[in-house]
Amino acid sequence: MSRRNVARFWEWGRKIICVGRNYAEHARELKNELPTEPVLFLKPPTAYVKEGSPILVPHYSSNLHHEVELGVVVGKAGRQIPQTSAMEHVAGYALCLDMTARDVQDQCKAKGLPWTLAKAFDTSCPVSDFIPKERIPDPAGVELWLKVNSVTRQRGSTAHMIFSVPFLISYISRVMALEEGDLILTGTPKGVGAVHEHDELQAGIEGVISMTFRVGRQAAVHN
Ligand SMILES: O=C(O)/C=C/C(=O)CC(=O)C(=O)O
Ligand SMILES: [Mg+2]
Repeated sequence: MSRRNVARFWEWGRKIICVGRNYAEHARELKNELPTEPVLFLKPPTAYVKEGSPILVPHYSSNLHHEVELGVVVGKAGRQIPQTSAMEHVAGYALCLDMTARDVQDQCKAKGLPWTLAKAFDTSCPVSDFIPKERIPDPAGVELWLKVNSVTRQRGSTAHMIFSVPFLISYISRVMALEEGDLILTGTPKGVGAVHEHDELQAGIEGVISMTFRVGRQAAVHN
């Protein structure tokens, strides 16, 4: 482990690799076919936001969605990692939100364009504090939940992931090198929906951690 503290992974400026459509019921609720391979996209480190700062609706969106996800924090670099040793590369976990400008994503999909505007804007990746690996003995046995203004919107178990955490680590490391401090977002269960300015989001991993965020709005841009 390096002298930098991976428990503050969001300060490292490393990759945020996101997996999409990894839960069948979520793929179906957005009318997508089930993937035969993981769907990957990236967020920049400027997407991170921590409790105490607001999630900002991008100035070009009027339909920002919440997606609660289990994040995997990489603790050991690697390329072409076999599934059998994939968990040796995990330092720990984080509770994450993959905030998504759904209206913009729908436009990108219709035009066959990448999802960058919809997924990679500043504050699109709210994260909890670091959760040491020992606190989650099995990443396939985690219950995720999310409430908006105290009303439950999402509740789902990571047991229902299509592609497991070891499979995802192995698959991603055959596309790009994994580095210490990288974060992998593993996809969202069903129940995604809109949030608006002034809403309060609470999310949790049952029995492990919870976090609260307020929603604000980016100032409109005038050229
Ligand atoms: O294909 C779509 O319409 C939307 C897909 C996503 O936003 C994928 C995810 O980010 C996810 O499943 O967590
Ligand atoms: Mg997602």
